[in-house]
Amino acid sequence: MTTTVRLGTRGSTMALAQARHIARELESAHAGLAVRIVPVSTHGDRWTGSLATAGGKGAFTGEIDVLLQAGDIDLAVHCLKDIPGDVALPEGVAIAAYLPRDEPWDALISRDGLRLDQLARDAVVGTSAVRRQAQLLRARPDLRVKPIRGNVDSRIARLDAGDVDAIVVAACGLRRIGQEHRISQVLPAELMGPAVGAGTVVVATRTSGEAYTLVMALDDPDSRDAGLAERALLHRFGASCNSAVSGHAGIERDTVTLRAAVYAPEGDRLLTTVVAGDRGAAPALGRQAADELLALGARKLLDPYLR
Ligand SMILES: NCc1[nH]cc(CCC(=O)O)c1CC(=O)O
Repeated sequence: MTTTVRLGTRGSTMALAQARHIARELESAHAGLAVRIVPVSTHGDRWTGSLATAGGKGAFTGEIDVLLQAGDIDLAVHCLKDIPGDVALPEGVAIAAYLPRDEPWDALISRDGLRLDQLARDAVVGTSAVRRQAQLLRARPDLRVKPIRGNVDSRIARLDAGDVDAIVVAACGLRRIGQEHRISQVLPAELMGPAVGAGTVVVATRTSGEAYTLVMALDDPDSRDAGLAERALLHRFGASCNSAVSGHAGIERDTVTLRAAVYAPEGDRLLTTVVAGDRGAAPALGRQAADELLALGARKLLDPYLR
């Protein structure tokens, strides 16, 4: 007997690649299971203006989770990074699996393959992420940052069209769409602290029902604990993926080490902290890191009205 489950995903090349990967993993974990991919166009995908005004946080993931809650689809695949820190999943919906994490680092793609320190004076770098802008300007105050939005393919097209001299995009996102050969430099954490949740794909389902149990087979505990620590940090700030916050949790045996930072958008100030503790207390570690940064004055950097 075949059971069919419907997997909702955004329609971008990267989202579809992730969805196909998860469909394959599920079908090989459960004999007799068929996964049907249902592309969903979200408000965030259709919006062409600035990300800061894209109809609020969670423009990408929230609409899909509502379909999940309503029973129109059975699974939703998200980049953990795209799930806002200040919004809970809808009632009755939860993350059933954190997939093993891919590399969380950002990559520079530049014309002529130049590294960040080789870019011409005043070169124009395309990004709409304040976290990336702040760290670019911190390393290279002479650079000019130009907001560009859209999926990874369209950002590469803007570079190729000569609109910008370089772009910063997630390294794993490039690998997922087979564009890793375009990478000029993978930016190390010291140069570009990664986004909270970067590199982790998660699968959400309704908590009641068959899909939740089926998907739990894909859960990776290291990825889950790192994700819980990083997300708790963002949640404490009430911050979204477009905040100038970086956070990365590493897991070694039973210990989680979380490195976090908050940046002034112009890159002229930053606050950092490192906390470590038992992996059973991952969310508490995230909150602890946030509280340490708040005690150092993070609120002032995060809130444009306070700066
Ligand atoms: N905001 C879009 C987005 N959401 C997740 C990723 C990368 C993939 C991941 O971190 O899982 C990207 C692309 C990018 O930031 O360049």
